[in-house]
Amino acid sequence: MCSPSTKIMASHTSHPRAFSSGDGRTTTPIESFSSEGNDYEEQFPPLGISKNKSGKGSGPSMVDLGSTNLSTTSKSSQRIQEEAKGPTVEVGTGTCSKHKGNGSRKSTNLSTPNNSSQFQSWTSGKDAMSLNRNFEPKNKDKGPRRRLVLPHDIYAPVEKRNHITNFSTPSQRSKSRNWTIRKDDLSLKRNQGYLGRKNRDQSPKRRQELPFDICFRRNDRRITDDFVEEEANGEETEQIVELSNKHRVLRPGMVLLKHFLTHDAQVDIVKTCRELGVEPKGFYRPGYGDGSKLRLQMMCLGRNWDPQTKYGINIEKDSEPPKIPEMFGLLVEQAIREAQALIDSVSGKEDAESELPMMSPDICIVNFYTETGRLGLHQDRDESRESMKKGLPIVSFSIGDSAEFLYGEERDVEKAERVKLESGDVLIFGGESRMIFHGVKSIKPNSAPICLLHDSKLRTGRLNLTFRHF
Ligand SMILES: O=C(O)CCC(=O)C(=O)O
Ligand SMILES: [Fe+2]
Repeated sequence: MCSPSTKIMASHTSHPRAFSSGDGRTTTPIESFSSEGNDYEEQFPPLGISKNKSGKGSGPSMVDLGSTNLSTTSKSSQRIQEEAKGPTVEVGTGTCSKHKGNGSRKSTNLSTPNNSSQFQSWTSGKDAMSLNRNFEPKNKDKGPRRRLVLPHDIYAPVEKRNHITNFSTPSQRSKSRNWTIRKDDLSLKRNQGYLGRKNRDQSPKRRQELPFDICFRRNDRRITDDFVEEEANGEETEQIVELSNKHRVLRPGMVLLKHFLTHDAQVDIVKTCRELGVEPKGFYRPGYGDGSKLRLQMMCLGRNWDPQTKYGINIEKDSEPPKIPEMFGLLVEQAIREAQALIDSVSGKEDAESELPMMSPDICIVNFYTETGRLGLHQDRDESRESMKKGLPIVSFSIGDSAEFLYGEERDVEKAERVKLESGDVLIFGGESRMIFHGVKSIKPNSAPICLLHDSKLRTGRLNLTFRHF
Protein backbone atom coordinates (compact mmCIF):
# COMPACT_ATOMS: atom_id res chain seq x y z
CA MET A 1 0.00 0.00 0.00
CA CYS A 2 1.27 3.37 -0.90
CA SER A 3 0.34 6.08 1.52
CA PRO A 4 -0.04 9.59 0.33
CA SER A 5 2.65 12.08 1.10
CA THR A 6 0.42 14.56 2.80
CA LYS A 7 2.82 16.25 5.17
CA ILE A 8 5.48 18.68 4.29
CA MET A 9 8.97 17.94 5.43
CA ALA A 10 11.13 20.32 7.35
CA SER A 11 12.28 23.17 5.21
CA HIS A 12 15.95 23.07 4.55
CA THR A 13 18.31 25.88 5.03
CA SER A 14 20.75 27.36 2.62
CA HIS A 15 23.93 25.44 2.36
CA PRO A 16 27.42 26.80 2.25
CA ARG A 17 29.05 27.38 -1.07
CA ALA A 18 29.43 24.19 -2.96
CA PHE A 19 32.22 25.14 -5.28
CA SER A 20 34.36 28.08 -5.96
CA SER A 21 34.48 30.29 -8.95
CA GLY A 22 36.75 29.24 -11.78
CA ASP A 23 38.03 31.02 -14.79
CA GLY A 24 37.78 28.16 -17.20
CA ARG A 25 34.64 29.34 -18.92
CA THR A 26 35.10 29.37 -22.65
CA THR A 27 34.01 32.34 -24.66
CA THR A 28 30.63 32.01 -26.26
CA PRO A 29 29.94 33.45 -29.67
CA ILE A 30 27.40 35.79 -28.15
CA GLU A 31 29.40 37.97 -25.86
CA SER A 32 26.50 40.25 -25.08
CA PHE A 33 25.05 37.45 -23.04
CA SER A 34 28.07 37.25 -20.80
CA SER A 35 28.05 37.74 -17.09
CA GLU A 36 30.94 37.45 -14.71
CA GLY A 37 32.44 34.26 -13.37
CA ASN A 38 31.32 30.72 -13.96
CA ASP A 39 27.77 30.58 -15.17
CA TYR A 40 26.77 28.18 -12.51
CA GLU A 41 28.88 29.55 -9.70
CA GLU A 42 27.14 29.25 -6.39
CA GLN A 43 25.16 32.36 -5.52
CA PHE A 44 23.45 30.96 -2.49
CA PRO A 45 25.63 31.83 0.50
CA PRO A 46 24.94 30.65 4.03
CA LEU A 47 21.97 32.34 5.67
CA GLY A 48 22.58 35.92 6.68
CA ILE A 49 25.29 36.56 4.13
CA SER A 50 24.13 38.67 1.28
CA LYS A 51 25.98 38.37 -1.95
CA ASN A 52 25.21 40.48 -4.94
CA LYS A 53 27.04 39.67 -8.11
CA SER A 54 24.99 41.83 -10.34
CA GLY A 55 26.63 45.09 -9.46
CA LYS A 56 30.00 44.34 -10.95
CA GLY A 57 29.61 46.63 -13.90
CA SER A 58 28.66 43.99 -16.35
CA GLY A 59 25.75 46.11 -17.47
CA PRO A 60 22.33 44.83 -18.34
CA SER A 61 22.44 41.10 -18.57
CA MET A 62 19.24 40.58 -20.47
CA VAL A 63 19.68 40.57 -24.19
CA ASP A 64 17.30 42.67 -26.20
CA LEU A 65 15.18 40.23 -28.14
CA GLY A 66 12.92 42.86 -29.60
CA SER A 67 10.75 43.93 -26.72
CA THR A 68 12.56 42.57 -23.77
CA ASN A 69 11.55 45.15 -21.27
CA LEU A 70 10.56 42.73 -18.59
CA SER A 71 8.21 43.96 -15.97
CA THR A 72 9.61 44.97 -12.64
CA THR A 73 9.67 42.16 -10.15
CA SER A 74 8.11 42.35 -6.74
CA LYS A 75 8.81 40.49 -3.52
CA SER A 76 7.93 36.86 -3.85
CA SER A 77 5.18 36.85 -1.25
CA GLN A 78 3.47 39.78 -2.95
CA ARG A 79 3.95 38.07 -6.22
CA ILE A 80 2.33 34.95 -4.92
CA GLN A 81 -0.67 36.88 -3.70
CA GLU A 82 -0.99 38.66 -7.01
CA GLU A 83 -0.74 35.43 -8.87
CA ALA A 84 -3.43 33.99 -6.70
CA LYS A 85 -5.82 36.55 -8.15
CA GLY A 86 -4.52 36.21 -11.66
CA PRO A 87 -5.74 33.94 -14.39
CA THR A 88 -4.98 30.33 -13.76
CA VAL A 89 -6.12 26.97 -14.97
CA GLU A 90 -6.97 24.19 -12.59
CA VAL A 91 -5.49 20.85 -13.39
CA GLY A 92 -6.74 17.51 -12.25
CA THR A 93 -5.36 15.43 -9.46
CA GLY A 94 -5.63 11.69 -9.22
CA THR A 95 -4.55 8.69 -7.33
CA CYS A 96 -1.93 6.14 -7.96
CA SER A 97 -3.40 3.18 -9.78
CA LYS A 98 -1.21 0.67 -8.07
CA HIS A 99 -1.20 2.21 -4.63
CA LYS A 100 -4.52 3.67 -3.69
CA GLY A 101 -4.25 6.89 -1.78
CA ASN A 102 -4.90 10.55 -1.92
CA GLY A 103 -1.43 11.91 -2.06
CA SER A 104 -0.37 11.11 -5.56
CA ARG A 105 -0.32 14.19 -7.70
CA LYS A 106 -0.64 12.57 -11.02
CA SER A 107 -3.49 13.24 -13.35
CA THR A 108 -6.53 11.18 -14.12
CA ASN A 109 -6.04 7.94 -16.01
CA LEU A 110 -3.09 6.11 -14.59
CA SER A 111 -3.72 2.65 -15.92
CA THR A 112 -0.87 0.99 -17.72
CA PRO A 113 -0.32 2.97 -20.86
CA ASN A 114 -0.83 1.12 -24.07
CA ASN A 115 -1.92 1.72 -27.61
CA SER A 116 -3.89 4.89 -28.17
CA SER A 117 -4.50 5.65 -24.51
CA GLN A 118 -0.84 5.86 -23.71
CA PHE A 119 -0.18 9.43 -24.54
CA GLN A 120 -3.16 10.56 -22.52
CA SER A 121 -1.70 8.90 -19.52
CA TRP A 122 1.52 10.82 -19.99
CA THR A 123 0.18 14.32 -19.80
CA SER A 124 -2.63 16.15 -18.17
CA GLY A 125 -3.05 18.25 -21.30
CA LYS A 126 -6.48 18.46 -22.85
CA ASP A 127 -5.36 17.94 -26.39
CA ALA A 128 -3.18 14.99 -25.68
CA MET A 129 -5.43 12.95 -27.93
CA SER A 130 -4.28 14.90 -30.92
CA LEU A 131 -0.84 13.48 -30.49
CA ASN A 132 -2.00 9.89 -30.31
CA ARG A 133 -1.89 9.69 -34.06
CA ASN A 134 1.81 10.39 -34.04
CA PHE A 135 2.65 8.19 -31.17
CA GLU A 136 4.11 4.74 -31.58
CA PRO A 137 2.50 2.32 -29.12
CA LYS A 138 4.98 1.23 -26.54
CA ASN A 139 5.45 -2.27 -25.28
CA LYS A 140 7.02 -1.77 -21.91
CA ASP A 141 9.08 -4.90 -21.73
CA LYS A 142 9.70 -6.02 -25.26
CA GLY A 143 11.36 -3.05 -26.92
CA PRO A 144 14.85 -3.74 -28.18
CA ARG A 145 16.41 -1.12 -25.96
CA ARG A 146 14.68 -2.43 -22.91
CA ARG A 147 15.88 -5.92 -23.63
CA LEU A 148 19.33 -4.49 -23.97
CA VAL A 149 19.33 -2.63 -20.71
CA LEU A 150 17.30 -4.97 -18.56
CA PRO A 151 20.40 -6.80 -17.31
CA HIS A 152 21.31 -3.59 -15.54
CA ASP A 153 17.98 -3.36 -13.85
CA ILE A 154 19.04 -3.92 -10.30
CA TYR A 155 16.28 -2.13 -8.52
CA ALA A 156 16.25 -2.79 -4.85
CA PRO A 157 13.47 -4.29 -2.81
CA VAL A 158 11.07 -1.80 -1.38
CA GLU A 159 10.69 -3.33 2.06
CA LYS A 160 12.84 -0.61 3.55
CA ARG A 161 9.89 1.68 3.19
CA ASN A 162 7.83 0.10 5.91
CA HIS A 163 4.64 2.00 5.43
CA ILE A 164 4.51 1.14 1.78
CA THR A 165 5.03 -2.55 2.07
CA ASN A 166 3.64 -3.10 5.55
CA PHE A 167 6.58 -5.26 6.52
CA SER A 168 6.83 -4.09 10.03
CA THR A 169 9.22 -6.54 11.66
CA PRO A 170 12.78 -7.34 10.68
CA SER A 171 11.94 -11.01 10.11
CA GLN A 172 9.07 -10.12 7.83
CA ARG A 173 11.35 -7.78 6.03
CA SER A 174 14.03 -10.36 5.51
CA LYS A 175 11.44 -12.84 4.23
CA SER A 176 10.29 -10.29 1.75
CA ARG A 177 13.63 -10.04 0.05
CA ASN A 178 12.46 -11.64 -3.10
CA TRP A 179 14.57 -9.53 -5.37
CA THR A 180 17.16 -11.37 -7.34
CA ILE A 181 20.57 -10.61 -8.71
CA ARG A 182 21.01 -11.75 -12.24
CA LYS A 183 24.34 -13.12 -13.40
CA ASP A 184 24.49 -10.45 -16.07
CA ASP A 185 24.54 -7.84 -13.36
CA LEU A 186 27.58 -9.17 -11.62
CA SER A 187 30.09 -6.82 -13.16
CA LEU A 188 27.92 -3.80 -12.50
CA LYS A 189 27.23 -4.91 -8.97
CA ARG A 190 30.89 -5.40 -8.35
CA ASN A 191 31.44 -1.81 -9.39
CA GLN A 192 28.59 -0.58 -7.32
CA GLY A 193 29.35 -2.39 -4.12
CA TYR A 194 26.84 -5.21 -4.24
CA LEU A 195 29.15 -8.04 -3.48
CA GLY A 196 30.02 -7.34 0.07
CA ARG A 197 32.50 -5.13 1.82
CA LYS A 198 35.64 -7.09 1.00
CA ASN A 199 35.03 -6.90 -2.74
CA ARG A 200 34.24 -3.21 -2.83
CA ASP A 201 36.63 -0.72 -4.18
CA GLN A 202 35.70 2.25 -2.07
CA SER A 203 38.29 4.72 -3.18
CA PRO A 204 36.73 8.05 -4.09
CA LYS A 205 38.46 7.96 -7.46
CA ARG A 206 36.92 4.60 -8.29
CA ARG A 207 33.50 5.73 -7.20
CA GLN A 208 33.78 8.91 -9.22
CA GLU A 209 34.46 7.01 -12.42
CA LEU A 210 31.19 5.14 -12.20
CA PRO A 211 28.11 6.70 -13.75
CA PHE A 212 25.70 7.93 -11.13
CA ASP A 213 22.62 5.79 -10.60
CA ILE A 214 19.54 7.94 -10.05
CA CYS A 215 17.61 4.98 -8.70
CA PHE A 216 18.10 3.73 -5.22
CA ARG A 217 19.63 0.54 -4.00
CA ARG A 218 19.67 -1.19 -0.67
CA ASN A 219 19.90 1.12 2.35
CA ASP A 220 19.87 4.24 0.22
CA ARG A 221 16.63 5.43 1.60
CA ARG A 222 14.06 4.75 4.26
CA ILE A 223 10.79 6.45 3.63
CA THR A 224 9.10 6.39 6.98
CA ASP A 225 7.21 8.79 9.13
CA ASP A 226 10.52 9.55 10.85
CA PHE A 227 11.19 11.86 7.99
CA VAL A 228 8.02 13.80 8.44
CA GLU A 229 8.76 16.88 10.44
CA GLU A 230 7.02 20.13 11.05
CA GLU A 231 7.33 22.71 8.34
CA ALA A 232 9.49 25.44 9.79
CA ASN A 233 8.16 28.17 7.57
CA GLY A 234 4.49 27.32 7.59
CA GLU A 235 2.94 30.57 6.46
CA GLU A 236 5.08 30.96 3.40
CA THR A 237 4.63 27.37 2.35
CA GLU A 238 0.88 27.53 2.73
CA GLN A 239 0.75 30.29 0.18
CA ILE A 240 2.75 28.25 -2.28
CA VAL A 241 0.81 25.07 -1.60
CA GLU A 242 -2.45 26.90 -2.16
CA LEU A 243 -1.42 27.62 -5.72
CA SER A 244 0.31 24.38 -6.35
CA ASN A 245 -2.24 22.88 -8.74
CA LYS A 246 -2.72 25.82 -11.04
CA HIS A 247 -1.08 26.58 -14.33
CA ARG A 248 0.26 30.11 -14.33
CA VAL A 249 1.81 32.67 -16.62
CA LEU A 250 4.69 33.82 -14.42
CA ARG A 251 5.75 36.62 -16.76
CA PRO A 252 5.62 37.22 -20.51
CA GLY A 253 6.86 34.09 -22.20
CA MET A 254 7.23 32.17 -18.95
CA VAL A 255 4.61 29.59 -18.02
CA LEU A 256 4.42 27.06 -15.22
CA LEU A 257 2.30 23.99 -15.91
CA LYS A 258 1.55 22.36 -12.59
CA HIS A 259 1.57 18.57 -12.49
CA PHE A 260 1.51 18.39 -16.24
CA LEU A 261 3.41 15.10 -16.37
CA THR A 262 1.34 12.21 -15.15
CA HIS A 263 2.58 9.55 -12.79
CA ASP A 264 3.14 7.11 -15.66
CA ALA A 265 5.07 9.67 -17.66
CA GLN A 266 7.27 10.48 -14.69
CA VAL A 267 7.96 6.83 -13.97
CA ASP A 268 8.85 6.19 -17.58
CA ILE A 269 11.09 9.25 -17.74
CA VAL A 270 12.90 8.18 -14.57
CA LYS A 271 13.41 4.67 -15.87
CA THR A 272 14.60 5.87 -19.25
CA CYS A 273 17.00 8.36 -17.72
CA ARG A 274 18.24 5.77 -15.31
CA GLU A 275 18.91 3.28 -18.08
CA LEU A 276 20.78 5.85 -20.13
CA GLY A 277 22.41 7.34 -17.07
CA VAL A 278 24.21 4.22 -15.89
CA GLU A 279 25.81 3.76 -19.28
CA PRO A 280 29.33 5.12 -19.86
CA LYS A 281 27.96 8.27 -21.51
CA GLY A 282 25.58 8.72 -18.63
CA PHE A 283 25.59 10.85 -15.52
CA TYR A 284 28.75 12.60 -14.42
CA ARG A 285 29.51 15.57 -12.27
CA PRO A 286 30.40 18.48 -14.53
CA GLY A 287 32.89 21.11 -13.55
CA TYR A 288 35.40 23.70 -14.63
CA GLY A 289 39.07 23.68 -15.48
CA ASP A 290 40.01 24.81 -11.98
CA GLY A 291 38.53 21.66 -10.50
CA SER A 292 35.37 23.25 -9.16
CA LYS A 293 32.29 21.15 -9.70
CA LEU A 294 28.62 21.79 -10.09
CA ARG A 295 26.43 20.41 -7.34
CA LEU A 296 24.56 18.04 -9.56
CA GLN A 297 24.95 15.05 -11.82
CA MET A 298 24.41 15.67 -15.50
CA MET A 299 23.88 13.78 -18.72
CA CYS A 300 23.20 15.05 -22.23
CA LEU A 301 20.85 13.73 -24.86
CA GLY A 302 20.82 14.78 -28.48
CA ARG A 303 23.95 16.87 -28.28
CA ASN A 304 26.78 17.24 -25.79
CA TRP A 305 26.95 20.29 -23.59
CA ASP A 306 29.20 20.94 -20.65
CA PRO A 307 29.71 24.08 -18.53
CA GLN A 308 33.39 24.09 -19.47
CA THR A 309 33.28 23.25 -23.15
CA LYS A 310 29.73 24.37 -23.90
CA TYR A 311 28.58 22.77 -27.14
CA GLY A 312 32.15 22.25 -28.27
CA ILE A 313 33.93 18.95 -28.11
CA ASN A 314 34.13 17.60 -24.63
CA ILE A 315 37.47 15.89 -24.26
CA GLU A 316 36.23 13.30 -21.82
CA LYS A 317 32.91 12.70 -23.50
CA ASP A 318 33.54 13.39 -27.13
CA SER A 319 31.28 10.77 -28.59
CA GLU A 320 27.69 11.22 -29.64
CA PRO A 321 25.25 11.23 -26.77
CA PRO A 322 22.06 9.14 -26.85
CA LYS A 323 19.17 10.50 -28.89
CA ILE A 324 16.31 12.26 -27.20
CA PRO A 325 13.57 9.62 -26.85
CA GLU A 326 10.70 10.40 -29.19
CA MET A 327 8.20 10.51 -26.38
CA PHE A 328 10.16 13.24 -24.61
CA GLY A 329 9.94 15.42 -27.70
CA LEU A 330 6.20 14.85 -27.98
CA LEU A 331 5.73 15.81 -24.36
CA VAL A 332 7.70 19.00 -24.90
CA GLU A 333 5.56 20.03 -27.85
CA GLN A 334 2.42 19.15 -25.96
CA ALA A 335 3.55 21.28 -23.01
CA ILE A 336 4.29 24.27 -25.21
CA ARG A 337 0.88 23.96 -26.83
CA GLU A 338 -0.73 23.88 -23.41
CA ALA A 339 1.23 26.95 -22.36
CA GLN A 340 0.23 28.77 -25.54
CA ALA A 341 -3.42 27.94 -24.88
CA LEU A 342 -3.07 29.44 -21.41
CA ILE A 343 -1.44 32.57 -22.78
CA ASP A 344 -4.26 32.98 -25.29
CA SER A 345 -6.90 32.49 -22.65
CA VAL A 346 -5.25 35.10 -20.47
CA SER A 347 -4.78 37.67 -23.24
CA GLY A 348 -8.04 36.99 -25.02
CA LYS A 349 -6.11 36.92 -28.28
CA GLU A 350 -4.81 34.12 -30.43
CA ASP A 351 -1.21 35.14 -30.93
CA ALA A 352 0.51 33.13 -28.20
CA GLU A 353 3.02 31.89 -30.76
CA SER A 354 4.51 35.39 -30.85
CA GLU A 355 4.91 35.43 -27.07
CA LEU A 356 6.01 31.82 -26.73
CA PRO A 357 7.14 30.17 -29.97
CA MET A 358 6.89 26.45 -30.59
CA MET A 359 10.17 24.57 -30.24
CA SER A 360 11.30 21.14 -31.34
CA PRO A 361 14.10 20.04 -29.01
CA ASP A 362 17.41 18.72 -30.26
CA ILE A 363 19.16 18.95 -26.89
CA CYS A 364 18.13 17.68 -23.52
CA ILE A 365 20.26 18.29 -20.47
CA VAL A 366 19.34 15.92 -17.71
CA ASN A 367 20.28 17.02 -14.20
CA PHE A 368 19.99 15.08 -11.01
CA TYR A 369 20.19 16.96 -7.72
CA THR A 370 20.64 15.18 -4.45
CA GLU A 371 19.23 16.81 -1.32
CA THR A 372 22.16 19.19 -1.19
CA GLY A 373 22.17 19.90 -4.90
CA ARG A 374 21.77 23.36 -6.31
CA LEU A 375 22.51 25.44 -9.37
CA GLY A 376 23.58 29.06 -9.33
CA LEU A 377 21.72 31.79 -11.19
CA HIS A 378 22.63 31.69 -14.84
CA GLN A 379 21.30 32.24 -18.32
CA ASP A 380 20.95 29.46 -20.85
CA ARG A 381 22.93 31.22 -23.54
CA ASP A 382 25.02 28.65 -25.33
CA GLU A 383 22.44 27.78 -27.93
CA SER A 384 22.67 29.29 -31.40
CA ARG A 385 22.20 33.01 -31.88
CA GLU A 386 19.19 32.30 -34.08
CA SER A 387 17.54 30.10 -31.48
CA MET A 388 17.97 32.68 -28.76
CA LYS A 389 16.90 35.60 -30.90
CA LYS A 390 13.74 33.79 -31.88
CA GLY A 391 13.13 33.22 -28.20
CA LEU A 392 12.76 29.48 -28.71
CA PRO A 393 11.82 28.31 -25.26
CA ILE A 394 13.61 26.23 -22.70
CA VAL A 395 11.25 23.54 -21.47
CA SER A 396 12.01 22.11 -18.07
CA PHE A 397 10.55 18.93 -16.52
CA SER A 398 10.76 18.42 -12.77
CA ILE A 399 10.50 14.95 -11.27
CA GLY A 400 11.06 13.80 -7.70
CA ASP A 401 11.75 16.13 -4.81
CA SER A 402 10.57 19.71 -5.09
CA ALA A 403 12.94 22.53 -5.86
CA GLU A 404 13.04 26.14 -4.85
CA PHE A 405 13.54 27.74 -8.23
CA LEU A 406 14.72 31.32 -8.58
CA TYR A 407 14.36 33.53 -11.62
CA GLY A 408 14.85 37.17 -12.40
CA GLU A 409 16.14 39.81 -14.74
CA GLU A 410 19.47 40.05 -12.98
CA ARG A 411 21.96 37.64 -11.59
CA ASP A 412 20.97 38.64 -8.11
CA VAL A 413 19.52 36.20 -5.63
CA GLU A 414 18.09 38.99 -3.52
CA LYS A 415 16.01 40.35 -6.36
CA ALA A 416 15.00 37.03 -7.82
CA GLU A 417 11.46 35.71 -7.84
CA ARG A 418 10.90 32.29 -6.41
CA VAL A 419 8.63 29.42 -7.29
CA LYS A 420 8.31 25.88 -6.07
CA LEU A 421 8.76 23.25 -8.77
CA GLU A 422 7.13 19.98 -7.83
CA SER A 423 7.20 16.56 -9.35
CA GLY A 424 5.40 16.61 -12.68
CA ASP A 425 5.66 20.36 -13.16
CA VAL A 426 6.77 21.75 -16.48
CA LEU A 427 8.31 25.20 -16.62
CA ILE A 428 8.65 26.94 -19.96
CA PHE A 429 10.55 30.14 -20.62
CA GLY A 430 10.88 31.60 -24.07
CA GLY A 431 10.16 34.79 -25.98
CA GLU A 432 10.90 37.77 -23.75
CA SER A 433 11.85 35.47 -20.92
CA ARG A 434 14.25 33.32 -22.92
CA MET A 435 17.35 34.92 -21.41
CA ILE A 436 16.08 35.10 -17.88
CA PHE A 437 18.48 34.34 -15.05
CA HIS A 438 17.42 31.23 -13.21
CA GLY A 439 18.75 28.68 -10.77
CA VAL A 440 17.89 26.10 -8.17
CA LYS A 441 18.36 27.38 -4.65
CA SER A 442 17.53 24.20 -2.84
CA ILE A 443 15.92 20.82 -2.98
CA LYS A 444 13.21 19.97 -0.50
CA PRO A 445 14.11 16.59 0.93
CA ASN A 446 11.48 13.86 0.95
CA SER A 447 8.94 15.89 -0.93
CA ALA A 448 8.58 13.55 -3.89
CA PRO A 449 5.30 11.66 -4.26
CA ILE A 450 5.58 8.31 -2.54
CA CYS A 451 3.97 6.49 -5.43
CA LEU A 452 6.55 7.87 -7.80
CA LEU A 453 9.36 6.61 -5.59
CA HIS A 454 7.70 3.27 -5.26
CA ASP A 455 7.09 2.76 -8.95
CA SER A 456 10.24 4.34 -10.32
CA LYS A 457 12.75 3.64 -7.51
CA LEU A 458 14.01 7.17 -7.95
CA ARG A 459 16.45 7.93 -5.20
CA THR A 460 16.23 10.93 -2.90
CA GLY A 461 16.59 14.03 -4.99
CA ARG A 462 15.29 15.73 -8.06
CA LEU A 463 15.50 14.83 -11.70
CA ASN A 464 15.32 17.75 -14.10
CA LEU A 465 15.28 17.70 -17.86
CA THR A 466 15.74 20.91 -19.81
CA PHE A 467 14.95 20.75 -23.49
CA ARG A 468 16.35 23.25 -25.96
CA HIS A 469 16.76 23.81 -29.65
CA PHE A 470 20.29 24.62 -30.68
O1 LIG B 1 16.98 22.21 -12.54
C1 LIG B 1 16.39 23.17 -13.01
O2 LIG B 1 15.20 23.41 -12.75
C2 LIG B 1 17.11 24.13 -13.92
C3 LIG B 1 18.20 23.51 -14.72
C4 LIG B 1 18.86 24.51 -15.58
O3 LIG B 1 18.65 25.66 -15.47
C5 LIG B 1 19.82 24.09 -16.59
O4 LIG B 1 20.11 22.89 -16.72
O5 LIG B 1 20.31 24.96 -17.33
FE1 LIG C 1 19.46 26.81 -17.11
